[in-house]
Amino acid sequence: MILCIGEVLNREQLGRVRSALDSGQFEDGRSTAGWHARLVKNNEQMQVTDEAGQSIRTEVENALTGHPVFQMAVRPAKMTSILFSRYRDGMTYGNHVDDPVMGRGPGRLRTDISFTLFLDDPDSYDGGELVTDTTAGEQSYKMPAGSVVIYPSSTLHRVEPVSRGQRRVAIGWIQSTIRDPAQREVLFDLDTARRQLFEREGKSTEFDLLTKSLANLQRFWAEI
Ligand SMILES: O=C(O)CCC(=O)C(=O)O
Ligand SMILES: [Fe+2]
Repeated sequence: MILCIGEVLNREQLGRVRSALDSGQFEDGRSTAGWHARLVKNNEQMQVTDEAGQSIRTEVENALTGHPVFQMAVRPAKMTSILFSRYRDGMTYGNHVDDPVMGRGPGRLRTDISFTLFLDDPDSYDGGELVTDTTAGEQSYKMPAGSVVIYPSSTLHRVEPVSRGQRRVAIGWIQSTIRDPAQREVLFDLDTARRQLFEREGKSTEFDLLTKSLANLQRFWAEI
């Protein structure tokens, strides 16, 4: 399941994030790529060394992990630190698959889900689509600022060259308590249906049964 969620960051939050990025220091993105991804990676990443960088990292992490649809779709066990990437002057990231395991020590995790949170208005730059290559064909994503795309980390994907302006995104990876994407989708659908039922009828008997089934499926499947 590939999911787009709108308005994860509001205008004020986007303003704060962009102004910290405007004055941030960026380095060559190849420093955080695996050996084969390095061959096709050409972007820049912000060095989060000061208070301003830390503060927007926390702000984005809280906005994402606090978002109810993100929680339902992702069911996070662990998440990497947010990275802020920038693409300009023809920068691109060719086809690759993300590393299956990232981080060290207690922060080490299996990457089940990757996400891209768009930070610049799509009209302000040309190119820069995130393209996923699935069995159903290629899908291209260029979302409004503040929206996030989440996709299974098992997906081959790329970022098209940016030929005008700059494309800045917050990216990261998640280990889910539900490892299998198909099982995550079942839980997402059940949870969505249960919430819609609640909106219509309140805490009905049917709502209670759906809630019970949702909880019990998680007892079968959840890794913690
Ligand atoms: O910038 C993006 O949308 C995704 C970048 C990416 O694929 C990566 O950093 O691994
Ligand atoms: Fe990637």
